Amino acid sequence: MDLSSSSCASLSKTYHHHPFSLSLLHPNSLQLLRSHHLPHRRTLFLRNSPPPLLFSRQNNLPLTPVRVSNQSQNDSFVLEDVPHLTNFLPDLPSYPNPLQERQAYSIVKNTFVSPEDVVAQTIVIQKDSPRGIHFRRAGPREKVYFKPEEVRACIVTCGGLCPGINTVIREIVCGLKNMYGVEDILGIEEGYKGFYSKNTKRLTTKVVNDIHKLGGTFLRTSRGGHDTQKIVDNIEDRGINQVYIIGGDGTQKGAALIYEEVEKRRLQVAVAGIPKTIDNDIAVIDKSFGFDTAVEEAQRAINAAHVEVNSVENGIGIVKLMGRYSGFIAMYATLASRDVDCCLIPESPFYLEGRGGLFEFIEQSLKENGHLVIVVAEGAGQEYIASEVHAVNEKDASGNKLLLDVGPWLSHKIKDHFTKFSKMAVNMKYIDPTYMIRAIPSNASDNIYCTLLAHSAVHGAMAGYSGFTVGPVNSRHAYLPIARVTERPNTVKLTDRMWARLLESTNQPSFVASDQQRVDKE
Ligand SMILES: Nc1ncnc2c1ncn2[C@@H]1O[C@H](COP(=O)(O)OP(=O)(O)O)[C@@H](O)[C@H]1O
Ligand SMILES: O=P(O)(O)OC[C@H]1O[C@](O)(COP(=O)(O)O)[C@@H](O)[C@@H]1O
Ligand SMILES: [Mg+2]
Repeated sequence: MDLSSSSCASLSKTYHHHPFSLSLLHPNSLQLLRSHHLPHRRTLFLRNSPPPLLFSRQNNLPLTPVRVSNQSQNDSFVLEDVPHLTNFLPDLPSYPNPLQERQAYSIVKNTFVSPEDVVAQTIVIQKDSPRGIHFRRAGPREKVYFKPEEVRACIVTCGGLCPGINTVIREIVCGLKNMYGVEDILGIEEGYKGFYSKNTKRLTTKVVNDIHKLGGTFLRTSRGGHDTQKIVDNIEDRGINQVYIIGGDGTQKGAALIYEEVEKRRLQVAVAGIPKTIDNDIAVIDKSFGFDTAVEEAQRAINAAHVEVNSVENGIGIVKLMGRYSGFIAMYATLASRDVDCCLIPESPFYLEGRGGLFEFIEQSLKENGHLVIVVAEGAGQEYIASEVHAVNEKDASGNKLLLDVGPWLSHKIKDHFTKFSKMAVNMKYIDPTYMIRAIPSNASDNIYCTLLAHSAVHGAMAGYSGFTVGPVNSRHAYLPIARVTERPNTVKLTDRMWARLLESTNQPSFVASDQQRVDKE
């Protein structure tokens, strides 16, 4: 490890203006370590007070934790921090948070979140395990870095639809107005490209009052069209100083680029991401908003399939649900329904013919029960289909691969098999509720979840954080480095108990040879 006192001094200066860092980073207690494995990353290792704090960060950019070998395991503590405007605008003045004057908050015991509050990423630990990764707890701070009357905020929604987007929009507007007295709020229409190709829409509490009862996005959305320079030019030209960006992994990557440019230009602009995706494929956070609503709506399609196949001879119901790379909707809808006999997801490759294959399972189920219901996620079996059809590699405007349609392919294969190779005449009922499960308003619990997300984003932006995203980690809302939620998608882990619960409830084949299972486990 390479120790450098000059870098140490400059780092302690950089952190001096940071409210959280002030209380923890004392220049005398710092040792700057350079990791052998990540030479470009700087790691701060503190020894001032027990328990010592391990803290890694690459300037203001999101970071990867680095483990220090000379540290006793159970002392190590990693904070994956988010950038703050004072990192590059050290003289930025702060003001008392106006929230303390609000009547609604006057009886709250702790109006403000302590700057030292953190949320642990792993809560199930053993006595001797390391303390592990933590994130900054979301919530209102004692000091804000914006005067409410000087805030000009904007909201943009990008990517596919998801139940609850309108609730998030509504609650950002109402949160800014009611908690902080901010009135100047603009809606950017039709996603990122709206920054430079559309007029803005004035958002007031009155305008957004009823939008949470509607599906879709009040601001409309789009894929593609992310041009960082044009977007930040527009932010500057319009005098916007808070940007709320609602969208999935692609959108959050775009938000990180916007923040980088804001920092490069040294603009006092808070960039806050609110993660959105129906697929629940965003890493770190407990789950994405709208997911529960979608799973609930999927029950209606599964129920219809079950009613249909239960009423005929050898009925096979197939329900196709969303889930590009992650089978969460299919898995949870299956587990919730109990009427599903087989669930196919992208993470678990399946095969049709031979021992342990889908055809064998279908035949057995028809003989035993007279009907069956299959739920298939849209991303399931893509390689299988591609090996059989001449597929052109197409992408959408955002660069997402366009999927081959597994639903009709599977229906056709099953029908064909039973017509040609079995004496059973099957009765196929295919249901594709794809857009129906995401084009609806959010349910009650998603509405509350959306409110917390929106308020966390507002508190974070007012407190001067920028280039962060929000979300619940082990049920507590936290500020997360954007790269942490975009570096890899969240997928169903076949080795987790939840998938085992599903296999047990459907009794379907696992499509994995037992020696492979053993290797995966090891
Ligand atoms: N790697 C990226 N860098 C910058 N912008 C991106 C990136 N990926 C996607 N975007 C932009 O984010 C927006 C939404 O992305 P998309 O993948 O369609 O949906 P989602 O955000 O839900 O994943 C689009 O405007 C797209 O141009
Ligand atoms: O047809 P569209 O609108 O492009 O959306 C389809 C895709 O959107 C998704 O719901 C995911 O969307 P996001 O990338 O916006 O999260 C996928 O499940 C689906 O493949
Ligand atoms: Mg996406």
